[in-house]
Amino acid sequence: MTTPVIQVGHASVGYDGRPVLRDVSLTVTAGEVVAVLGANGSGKSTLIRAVLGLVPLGTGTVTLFGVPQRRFRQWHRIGYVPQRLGAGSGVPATVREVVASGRLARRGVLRPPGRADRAAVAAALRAVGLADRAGDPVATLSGGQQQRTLIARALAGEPELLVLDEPTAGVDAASQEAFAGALHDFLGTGGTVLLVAHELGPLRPLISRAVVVHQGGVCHDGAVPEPAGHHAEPDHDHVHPHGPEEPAGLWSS
Ligand SMILES: Nc1ncnc2c1ncn2[C@@H]1O[C@H](COP(=O)(O)OP(=O)(O)OP(=O)(O)O)[C@@H](O)[C@H]1O
Repeated sequence: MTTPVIQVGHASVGYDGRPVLRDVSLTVTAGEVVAVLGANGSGKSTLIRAVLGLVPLGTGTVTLFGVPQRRFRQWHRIGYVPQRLGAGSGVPATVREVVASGRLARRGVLRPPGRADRAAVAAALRAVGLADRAGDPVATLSGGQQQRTLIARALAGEPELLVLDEPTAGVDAASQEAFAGALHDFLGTGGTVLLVAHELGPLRPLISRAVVVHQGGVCHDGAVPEPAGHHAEPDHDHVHPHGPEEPAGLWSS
């Protein structure tokens, strides 16, 4: 059996003594694309931040590539795209510079970028469809293009695991399609993905499993559930009953 890429065991996390995650367990194996779904404030970001060691665990364990998180040192194997900062970050850097910063963990700060670094940056820019904007200041890009820049930065590090917090939230359709294409290519290289999402959109066919967080606990781990909004679609034939186990506002804000 292959070693899981991520293993979370009975994790609890709180902020200032207030519990946010309770007894959460999750395993992600190589090649999977696991979507973390749930209502606003349910603890989705906290879960992925706990996986990455950005918030401390109260109780429980996290293992990355078979190594307990506190002993894990190979962070270059993981690419992380945090939730969007929003417009006006004021960074004057060009798209290429931001993407190239994703190589730092690979090459070390003191060594100048070599051919492999430049090739990885160019490939990442192509993957997200921004090769023609490489020389433009990031601030001149749309929100969706800025988000793609951050995804390209993560891809440039040639990670084995990508962790993305709401990569498509508020992103235009073209950027969502570009991202889905980049993700598809990444999976072709044997990559593994853990992402938080509200709307799956074009990502939906790529998702192998959904984990639904509800009030700090995992209430579903399996097939991707139908979005609540689906019931309102004109072609939706409303024949199935709503079970009591269906968490309210699963996909709604
Ligand atoms: N740094 C923090 N300090 C204190 N409380 C926090 C912090 N980060 C998040 N919280 C709280 O923890 C709870 C879970 O937040 P989290 O961001 O994990 O939820 P989420 O499911 O990702 O929500 P969203 O969909 O809105 O991003 C919320 O009540 C939030 O206010």
